Amino acid sequence: MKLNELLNLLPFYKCKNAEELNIDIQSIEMDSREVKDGSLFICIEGFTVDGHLFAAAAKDKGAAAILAERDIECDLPVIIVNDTKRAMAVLADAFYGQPSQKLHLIGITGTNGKTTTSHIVEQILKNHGKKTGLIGTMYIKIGENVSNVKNTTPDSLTLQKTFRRMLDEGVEGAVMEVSSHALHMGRVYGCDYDVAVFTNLTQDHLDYHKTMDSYRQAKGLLFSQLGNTFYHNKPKFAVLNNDDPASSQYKLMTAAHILTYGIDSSSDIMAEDIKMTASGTSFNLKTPAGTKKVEMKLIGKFSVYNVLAAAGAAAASGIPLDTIVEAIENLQAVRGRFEVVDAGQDFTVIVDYAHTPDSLENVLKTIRQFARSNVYAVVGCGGDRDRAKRPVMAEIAATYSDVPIFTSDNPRSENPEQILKDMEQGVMGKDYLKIISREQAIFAAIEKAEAGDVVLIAGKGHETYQIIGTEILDFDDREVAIRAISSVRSGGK
Ligand SMILES: CC(=O)N[C@H]1[C@@H](OP(=O)(O)OP(=O)(O)OC[C@H]2O[C@@H](n3ccc(=O)[nH]c3=O)[C@H](O)[C@@H]2O)O[C@H](CO)[C@@H](O)[C@@H]1O[C@H](C)C(=O)N[C@@H](C)C(=O)N[C@H](CCC(=O)O)C(=O)O
Ligand SMILES: Nc1ncnc2c1ncn2[C@@H]1O[C@H](COP(=O)(O)OP(=O)(O)OP(=O)(O)O)[C@@H](O)[C@H]1O
Ligand SMILES: N[C@H](CCC[C@H](N)C(=O)O)C(=O)O
Ligand SMILES: [Mg+2]
Repeated sequence: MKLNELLNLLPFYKCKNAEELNIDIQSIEMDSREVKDGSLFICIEGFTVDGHLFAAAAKDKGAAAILAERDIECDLPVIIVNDTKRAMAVLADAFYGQPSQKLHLIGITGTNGKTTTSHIVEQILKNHGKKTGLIGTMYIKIGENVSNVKNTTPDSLTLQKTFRRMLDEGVEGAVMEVSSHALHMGRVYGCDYDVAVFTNLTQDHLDYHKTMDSYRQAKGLLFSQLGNTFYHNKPKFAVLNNDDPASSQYKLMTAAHILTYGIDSSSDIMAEDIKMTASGTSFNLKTPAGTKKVEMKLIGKFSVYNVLAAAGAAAASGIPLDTIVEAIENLQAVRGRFEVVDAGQDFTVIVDYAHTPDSLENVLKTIRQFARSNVYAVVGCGGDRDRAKRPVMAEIAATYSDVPIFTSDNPRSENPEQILKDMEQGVMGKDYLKIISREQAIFAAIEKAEAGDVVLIAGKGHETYQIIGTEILDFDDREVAIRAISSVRSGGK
């Protein structure tokens, strides 16, 4: 694509070192290390370093032009705009041929349940005979091919490139998690969602958003940016959780059609007559297209919400109720979400990604409903993340378990001792154990557990690493739990 064709999309810019911009652009890059001959290199001022410092390196690697926010020393054509992140979203969308307009695109936001709900939507789309794409915390998945990711929602360049790949590989329906960080940093500017889903809003990420109000607003951008016109060639839908107070604001923020779901409040899509056992849940799924009985393996009220959100997204996508229910009844569990580790022991071990107060409370309450005996909770909090949630999570663990064991999650650059001290502020005067090493904490819980007990290992779910300082060490809660169980069996208890 020619540089001047791309720049036509940016009405205001300054240019130096070039009379005419009839230059072939072979790729767009935001990382100098990825630059090739003919790349347009975009300088992004990051949280760690300033991308403007890499313009010279980009030139050495063959860049054809530079897009920057200020004048820089470089004899390549330099285009200067006010906001390179926003310009990158516009240019990437054009460079890859507006792929999001051609996909049926479903975006899911909310504090908890995005990964789970996106996998349920993926399975419904597949059951409807569509080739699917999925973007989220665990991976990018095109059909059955999986690639690793750094972020839940990638930067706009990676995102548009991924949409293009999906289209080229025949994907018809794509579902993605849209994090509040991504909305706030403009990673999804210009994405043409057809359906936007809201799961729930509870405390998390106050390190970044500072207040719950600004966190709520950031999530609202998904709805305010959704088909902001009454005349669009495809109808747009906001699928909102009527039991969550934030939905009333999101209804006001969007011009899209609204489809609500809920358990407690009257909604378009509802679960009625919910019956839960330790091995599954049944309910009547009420939708605008009729009511149908569902029997599924997932348990917990939170799981019913995720299924309702997914059913809403599917209904808004025109998928018949029978196809939706069939997919829900055959759902495969999502890795690290209420995952039962069974190595033949006589107590239950559950690995779950609960890393927020609300998710921890939901999971422990669900376990409590069915536990016949003691509940152990191995819980930690991530470093370089919301500090305010630490005492709250500790208090929840102490309230809803019999034996809370506080340990490290991913300490990252923080001192693990300090993270545990922050947690302890929430449990003054209560009984708990504190074991910094996550491996030792898991071993301790499993060594103590007796027949009929439940051990919850919370916070890291599918993760196969632990970040301590700058080191990324191999660590998998499930694998450590299995080792602990066999050590107990071979007489380690
Ligand atoms: C705080 C934050 O969001 N940081 C994101 C940001 O990194 P950064 O600003 O530190 O980037 P940087 O290292 O300063 O680099 C600035 C620029 O210089 C360029 N560079 C850098 C080095 C070099 O040699 N050459 C070069 O050109 C970089 O490519 C970049 O363009 O831009 C990167 C690329 O897009 C992101 O991967 C990174 O996410 C980090 C890994 C992260 O942890 N983010 C979290 C907070 C996050 O976004 N989480 C949400 C999920 C939250 C949820 O649970 O809901 C998510 O969507 O992932
Ligand atoms: N609807 C829900 N409401 C509350 N808690 C939930 C819900 N769904 C899942 N959870 C809990 O939250 C944990 C994380 O779920 P999931 O990974 O689906 O959320 P997420 O929104 O993708 O999280 P992240 O922001 O880290 O990507 C689960 O392991 C479970 O404990
Ligand atoms: N997307 C979340 C994941 C947290 C997972 C937990 N294990 C941690 O490291 O805090 C975050 O980055 O805040
Ligand atoms: Mg997720």
